[in-house]
Amino acid sequence: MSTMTTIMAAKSPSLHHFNFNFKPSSSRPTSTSIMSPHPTIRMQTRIHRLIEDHGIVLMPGCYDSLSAAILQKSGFTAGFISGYALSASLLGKPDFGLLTPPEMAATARTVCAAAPMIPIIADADTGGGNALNVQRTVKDLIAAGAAGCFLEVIPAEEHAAKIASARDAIGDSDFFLVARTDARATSAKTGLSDAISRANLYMEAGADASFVEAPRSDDELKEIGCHTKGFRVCNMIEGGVTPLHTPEELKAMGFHLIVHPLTALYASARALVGVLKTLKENGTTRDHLHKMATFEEFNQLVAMESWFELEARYSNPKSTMGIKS
Ligand SMILES: C[C@@](O)(CC(=O)O)C(=O)O
Ligand SMILES: [Mg+2]
Repeated sequence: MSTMTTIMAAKSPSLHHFNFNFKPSSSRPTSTSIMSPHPTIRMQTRIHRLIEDHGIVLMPGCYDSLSAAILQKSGFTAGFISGYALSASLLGKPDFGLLTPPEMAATARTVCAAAPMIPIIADADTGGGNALNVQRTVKDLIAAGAAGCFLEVIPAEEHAAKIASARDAIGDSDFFLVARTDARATSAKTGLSDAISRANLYMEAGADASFVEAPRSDDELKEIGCHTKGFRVCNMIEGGVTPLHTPEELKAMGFHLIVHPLTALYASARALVGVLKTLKENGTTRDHLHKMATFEEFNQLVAMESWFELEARYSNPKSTMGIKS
């Protein structure tokens, strides 16, 4: 099973907080007029430019500033803040919709500051409530420096309205909107065609790319590549139902953005379990050192040298004023 598709059905807050007893004003937009006013000519975002330059973009997941800094240092051109990974690292809990949009926005702020050279897309899950909450979520992520978000909702019309609402909130900001559908998981027979129709509906509503979650085979990947409009995201989860592929293979199947949301999380979890087991059993790490970063390696990861230089610069006030001592 995909890690997430079974969970999603349980975590789709809809418009149920809306008070239907409230008498609609004639000036309030109706559900059909909600869909219209996003501009047809859109801003070329950093993500659009990466796709244009490289054809396909590989985005590993991160979940804090250190993992984001390592991701940037490893040479990737974009990154993704995984809701699953952040729920694990921030809350120590599984991805059951417990993580809130402000927690994601706060992480986005520190992650984007730690990896300032590359665009970072955030997982906005369902957007945090109704279409108006979605606007707040999107604006908070833009203010945090995020380069885009993934948005997913189960009822198709509600999702389309949220996409249109997010598009309006984006305005001319450099922000790439990905609409996700988990419909593939609902039925082996009609799930894929339903997911493809939804993806196309969300593209019409104003998404920059669609993300059909959990295709089960190369044939399904190719079908998505052939029948969905616009840019396409593919999710590569180690241990998930979708076969793992290289960027070249996925590009040939019609994809543009690849997310590896859990790679760093699963690798670091295994590393932590291993070293702490060793320490518990042996009372020392002396036989485990080859599996750990050295002091020097770690200093490089956090750019220690540049901080020493900065410190030295301000500890000698004359040097900041260009005066030779
Ligand atoms: C991408 C994802 O939503 C995981 C998933 O559901 O496949 C994440 O949070 O990383
Ligand atoms: Mg998620």
